[in-house]
Amino acid sequence: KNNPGCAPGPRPWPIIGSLHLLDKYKTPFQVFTELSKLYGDVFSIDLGTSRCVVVNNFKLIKEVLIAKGADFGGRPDFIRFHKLFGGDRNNSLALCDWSSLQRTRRSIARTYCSPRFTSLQYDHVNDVGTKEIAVFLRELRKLDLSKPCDLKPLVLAACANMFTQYMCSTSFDYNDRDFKTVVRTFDEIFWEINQGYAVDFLPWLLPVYSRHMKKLSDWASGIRQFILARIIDEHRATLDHGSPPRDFTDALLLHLEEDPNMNWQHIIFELEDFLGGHSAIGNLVMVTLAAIVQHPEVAKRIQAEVDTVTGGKRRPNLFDKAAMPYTEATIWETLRTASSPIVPHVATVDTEIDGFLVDKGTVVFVNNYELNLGQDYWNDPLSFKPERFLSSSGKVVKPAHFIPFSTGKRTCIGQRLVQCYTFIILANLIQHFDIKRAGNLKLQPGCVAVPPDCFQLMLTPRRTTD
Ligand code: HEM
Repeated sequence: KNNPGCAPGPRPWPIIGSLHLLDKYKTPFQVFTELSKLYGDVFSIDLGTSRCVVVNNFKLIKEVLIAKGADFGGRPDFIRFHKLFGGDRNNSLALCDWSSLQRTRRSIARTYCSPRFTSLQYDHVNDVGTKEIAVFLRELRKLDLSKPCDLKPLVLAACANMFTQYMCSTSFDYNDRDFKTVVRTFDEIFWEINQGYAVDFLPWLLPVYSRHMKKLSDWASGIRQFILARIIDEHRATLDHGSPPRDFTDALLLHLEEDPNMNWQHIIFELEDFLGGHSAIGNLVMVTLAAIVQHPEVAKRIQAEVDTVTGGKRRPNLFDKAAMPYTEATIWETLRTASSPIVPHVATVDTEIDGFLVDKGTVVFVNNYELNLGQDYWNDPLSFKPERFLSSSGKVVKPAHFIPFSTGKRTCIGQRLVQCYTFIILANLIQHFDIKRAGNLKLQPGCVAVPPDCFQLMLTPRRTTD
């Protein structure tokens, strides 16, 4: 029964609350939109043992994320999140509660993970990306392209190398066994984090999930061993305390010595977390390709754009992005239609949304699916149309309600890297190949992840100068 003053919502069943309602559509966010028509733009819903509130329109979403961001800085206490981060989700940047430690971790990351357009870091991102693209294209040429190919492992390896080179000044051979395993494990984790499980809301189901939980802990420790042995050890041995940091890894190690609040675990987890970001980009590239093969006219327009900008004589790089608005718009349109969920927030104090009481500990779901695909926000929202992000003068424009990386104090730290590396990979792939589908494209709505073993694609080389 709802407390007076709390937002209305469906009457919960014993034990499971309203969990059974979430199965009605392919994504829980579609269910949230349906329920908001019955109960209003902010409604309460009990999911298992968790008291939750769902916020469904842009005005109220801004109230939660910006105006009252300080009241909603926590994250849900799912057991899976603890297992993935050495037994404590507060080791994770995305899944921890807000704290002064989190403020420090975000600020160390900012210089490296949010490079500004005119900065040296931005040049460096470009340099790393374009060098790795050369390796990636060489690897692609080794494949038998007369048959459908598994592009995902190569895309992920390229993304992983862009990240390790940029953040740790090192990269790996695509056939290095340990590297391949770690890239695959990161991808398994990315898929895992994008799935919802009953045990998140019904923790007493834990014994049923014991093997699954062990798998998560094992994944995490495998990754940690690789990062320690193949990246951090060397950095520690060659760290020059008198010089500016060479990269993000150095910056973290130097910070460890200066800041009594940071310990060794924090450093390793922060590096691990950011390196893991490459999986998000690799998956976004795959989802973008899935959209493009279903809309061949989009690939044609990207090819026309890249051919004009490069004159067909060189590979595109980040400094071509401003002259390739359609390619950039295609990435935004993919982010809109894929509609990756915003990580749930949690109220850290007793507070209110739109005048309704929200108790401390309440999980808050931000219904960004509605912002991305709702009739009230877009014309013809279900169609894939990159040009919706282009102004009449051909510049990229994004409406204020479009927040694929969220907004406010917990906004995505990796969003600039996402825009840079997704652009480089996509522009180069489409420049060099005609890409067609080769069978069923397994895609999950409301999700920017594709399964670790996903669809294959047909790649036909175009006539280019290299
Ligand atoms: C497809 C690409 C990506 C998308 C759509 C995406 C989206 C998001 C969203 C929606 C959030 C939640 C913000 C909130 O709770 O209000 C988030 C958080 C975060 N993202 Fe991303 N992200 C992507 C890639 C990346 C990458 C590549 C990195 C790292 C380099 C990264 C690092 C983070 C971190 C550290 C947080 C947690 C911030 C915090 O809780 O304080 N993300 N992201």
